[in-house]
Amino acid sequence: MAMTDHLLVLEGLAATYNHAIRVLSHVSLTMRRGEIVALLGANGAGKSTTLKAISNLLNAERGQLTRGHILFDGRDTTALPPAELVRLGLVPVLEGRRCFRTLTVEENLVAGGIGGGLSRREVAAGLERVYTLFPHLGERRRSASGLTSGGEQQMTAIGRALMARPRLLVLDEPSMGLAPLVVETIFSTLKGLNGEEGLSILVAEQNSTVALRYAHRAVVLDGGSTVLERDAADLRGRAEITALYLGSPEESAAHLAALREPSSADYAAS
Ligand SMILES: Nc1ncnc2c1ncn2[C@@H]1O[C@H](COP(=O)(O)OP(=O)(O)OP(=O)(O)O)[C@@H](O)[C@H]1O
Repeated sequence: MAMTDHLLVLEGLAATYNHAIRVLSHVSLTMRRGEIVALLGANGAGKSTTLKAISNLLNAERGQLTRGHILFDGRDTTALPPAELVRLGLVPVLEGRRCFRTLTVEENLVAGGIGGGLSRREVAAGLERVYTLFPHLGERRRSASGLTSGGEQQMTAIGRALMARPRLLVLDEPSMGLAPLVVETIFSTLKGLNGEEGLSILVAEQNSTVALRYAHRAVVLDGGSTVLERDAADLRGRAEITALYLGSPEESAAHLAALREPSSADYAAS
C-alpha cells in the first residue's frame, strides 16, 4: 500500500528525555484519512510523549526522537517546526488545556486563527463556527479563560485548534478531570466534525470506555511500545481492555492475548 493512502504513519518510534531516559521503544501506528484513532494505555505508557513527538514538541521538554519515522500525508515531518505543522493541518491540543488564562475566550480563539495563518474574514468565520459547535463558549466569549470552568477551558483549547482548520487534530486526554456530561459533549461534537467534514482525530485517553465509543480504531501502548492495534468495535465493552493494566504482568499478558483474538464475531461465538 502506498504511504500516501495514510494520513499519519508512525514507524518504530523511539524517544528519550535528557538524552538518557528512554520512554518510547517501538511505537508504530497508521491512520487513514477520516479516522478517529484512540491511543490507549496506562499512566506512563508513552501516550503524551508520542503525541508530542508527532507535533514536534519534544524539544521543549529536552526530549529527542532517537529512531523511527513520522510521515504526515506521506511527508517526513520530523524536522518541521510546530508552527509549520499547524499550517500543514496537524494541530495539537495537548494536556493541561493550555489556554492563555488572562486572555478572554474569544482572544484565545483568535490566537488560534492567527497561528493558523487566517485572514480577518476567515477568523470571523472561524469564530462563528466554533460558537455554533460549542454554544456555551459563545456565551462566555468575553470572560477571561482562567475564570471559566475546566470544561469551558477544554472547549476553548479545542476551539482554538479548530480555528487553525486542522486536517488532523491531536488530542491529549480531553476527558481528564471533566464531568461525564461535559466529556460526552466534547466527544460527540468531535464525532460530528469527523462525520460531517472528515476531520481525522488522534486522541490519547485513559478513559478507554469513552474513547472506544467514539473511535474507529484503537492503538494500545505499553511500556513505550505499541502492543495492540484493532478496530474499536472489537474492543468495545470488553472487560479485558479496562482491566489490562490493573493486575499482575501475567494477567495483563492474558488480557492482551484475548484482545488479540481475530474478531469480535469469533469472540462472541467462542
Ligand atoms: N519531560 C520529561 N522528562 C523526563 N521524563 C518524562 C518527561 N515527560 C514524561 N516523562 C516520562 O516518560 C514516561 C512516559 O510518559 P508519558 O507522559 O508519555 O506517558 P502517558 O502514557 O501519556 O501517561 P500519562 O497518562 O500519565 O500522561 C513516563 O515514565 C514519564 O515519567
